[in-house]
Amino acid sequence: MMNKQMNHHNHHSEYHEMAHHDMNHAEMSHEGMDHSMHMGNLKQKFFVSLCLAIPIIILSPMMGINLPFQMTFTGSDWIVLILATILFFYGGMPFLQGAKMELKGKNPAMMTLISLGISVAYLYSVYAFISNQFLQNGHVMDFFWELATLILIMLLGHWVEMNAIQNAGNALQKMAELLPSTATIVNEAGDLKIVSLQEVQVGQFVVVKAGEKVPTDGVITVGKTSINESMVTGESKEVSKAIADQVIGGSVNGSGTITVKVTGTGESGYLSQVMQLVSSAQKEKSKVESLSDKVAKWLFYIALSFGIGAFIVWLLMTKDLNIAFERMVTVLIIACPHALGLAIPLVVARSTSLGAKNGLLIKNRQALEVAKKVDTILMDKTGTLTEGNFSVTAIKAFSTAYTKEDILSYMSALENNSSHPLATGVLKEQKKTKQTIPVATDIRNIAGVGLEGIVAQLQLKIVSVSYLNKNQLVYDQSIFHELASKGYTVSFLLINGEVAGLIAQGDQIKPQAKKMIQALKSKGISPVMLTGDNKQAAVAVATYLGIDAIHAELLPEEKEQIVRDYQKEGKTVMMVGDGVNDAPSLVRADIGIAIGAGTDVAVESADVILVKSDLADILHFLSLARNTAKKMLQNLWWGAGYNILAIPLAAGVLAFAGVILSPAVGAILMSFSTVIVAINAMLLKID
Ligand SMILES: Nc1ncnc2c1ncn2[C@@H]1O[C@H](COP(=O)(O)OP(=O)(O)OP(=O)(O)O)[C@@H](O)[C@H]1O
Ligand SMILES: [Cu+]
Ligand SMILES: [Mg+2]
Repeated sequence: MMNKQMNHHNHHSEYHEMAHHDMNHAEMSHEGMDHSMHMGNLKQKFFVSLCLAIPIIILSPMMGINLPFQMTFTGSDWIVLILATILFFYGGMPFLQGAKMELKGKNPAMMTLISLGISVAYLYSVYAFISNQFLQNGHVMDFFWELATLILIMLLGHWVEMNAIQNAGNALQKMAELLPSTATIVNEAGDLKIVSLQEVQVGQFVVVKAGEKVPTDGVITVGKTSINESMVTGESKEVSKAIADQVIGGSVNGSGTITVKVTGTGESGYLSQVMQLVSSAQKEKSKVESLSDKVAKWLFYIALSFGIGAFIVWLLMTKDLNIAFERMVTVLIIACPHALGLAIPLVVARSTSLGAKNGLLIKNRQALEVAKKVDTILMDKTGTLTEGNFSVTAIKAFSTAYTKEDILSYMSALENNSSHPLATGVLKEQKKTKQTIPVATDIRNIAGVGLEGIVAQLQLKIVSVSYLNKNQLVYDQSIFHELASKGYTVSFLLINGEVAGLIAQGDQIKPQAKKMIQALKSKGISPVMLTGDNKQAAVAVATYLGIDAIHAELLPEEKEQIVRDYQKEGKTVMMVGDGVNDAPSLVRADIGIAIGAGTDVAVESADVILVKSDLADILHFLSLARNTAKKMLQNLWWGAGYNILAIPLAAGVLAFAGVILSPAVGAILMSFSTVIVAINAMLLKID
């Protein structure tokens, strides 16, 4: 629903209001419903419904059994009818609307099942009321008690689940605080200064490098780029932007470096966090149908066919419309998802909070359900298996026209505009020389290759070795192989199209990496390395870690293609990455996992974020997911499985043997399973 609203209100002044609003309000989309669905304020709905439900529960018997605290008096039937009617329309509305959406999409699921339950309970009870009050044909049992508790428990379940998602979102915000929450401002003289977001003022100019998050709302004054505004507008495609175009704080800059004149500040930073939070919650439903919805759909069809079947058979057998009607209603009431409605939300709530405590931010809870099928883990090298903390090990100049110092200085001029780990290494080296960095213009990021720009009227390009090979550019092979075989990453500098020099950089393998690879292998998950780096450097790292499958010198789209290739082979793929070049494959993979310290683009694209950037947390995630899936399955059995027996019995399948499930026994089964489901969810652990 945020999606829709954001499209309507495209002025940042209105963002502010919404941002505050939505943190407190329960307007979250729920799985099983269209994004544009309003759940309304669930917390408020729950408490108002509680006040309506208590008198109903006291004044009307549960499926005909009188509980000790219950009572009736003349006219109490009328009170129950009035309260129940208000409750049905007020408390039941989110579910009825949800069902409408599901049926429109020809995909009945949880909302439809709940709506069927409450509608049948309500309509039949009204019929019972009329019959008991005005027609003299014996007492007809009503289901007002069931109606009230069903609505209450469903509201509670959805509120709990929504809270779980919001808490995960808060953790996302916290994590975003750990990430650089700064902006680079630039003055008239062209000096760059990094300041915290709060210090940025309207009218100032900020530089946004490729892959960075746009810090504020503003207008582009220099450069052109493509920008992904999906977290703000919900439109998940890149939009090209050039001078005079508006950018929105919180969107993610694509491949160009731009300068932006700030038009909105302060809360736009906060706002972007909220937007991400909401959008990630919304993204949830997109991938696979959740287990609970599948069960709900089945239960819906089964209940409906058994209900109608029972009606027809009993009508033919007894020729008594009343008996046939009562059988049908009993079936539909017994199938009601009292426990099912809590079974999954409680597990999700427990699981996401456990995850957050252990440094796992689960943005898409489908990841928990899919994890047990994972048999292939694709891992990026730089920044994921290695620290991405480069230091320069060699600088070479290939002709006498330029010195090593020139190579370093020219490269720094470009790297000053990049957020790639390799850029940081070059700039560290440049700093030692105490020389000022020349100014570069027209900078463009070439994903998976490097970047280009103009410095002192020279056309400069920093590229990888595969770029040289692809374009048949001549370079000193022996120097390259000597450096690469040591595991170094080598970046070449082209000046006006000629290979002028190179810089080699070394990185350290993360200490936890080797153990994690072993653990994954012992779980039967095959590790594969995907890297944009050169083959030799990749082999060096992979051999040390014990990874047999390597794909090197990949462009971002090739990484994504490899994910698809594995999927085509029938593999379930988990992808772990940190860079801009990993983003497409993170989205494509069955589960995308981003390193928390990685680029914003990667973090946005992932289903799970390792907040502490600790690789061991991949194993924790798998363990949490396995236990969560187990709990979900158990809870589905406790919450819905008993219907396998209860529904046929309620339909009267064993009537010939004198066995008819009385509604009272059905009610006891139902409450019992609700309690079990709740306790079971709380017992979830990571081991
Ligand atoms: N900013 C940059 N500075 C220098 N070289 C770069 C830069 N960006 C890319 N390159 C070159 O392009 C290659 C591929 O870069 P890419 O970002 O796709 O992968 P990577 O970060 O090296 O490795 P991985 O895919 O394992 O993270 C690098 O190895 C490097 O040679
Ligand atoms: Cu129920
Ligand atoms: Mg990387």
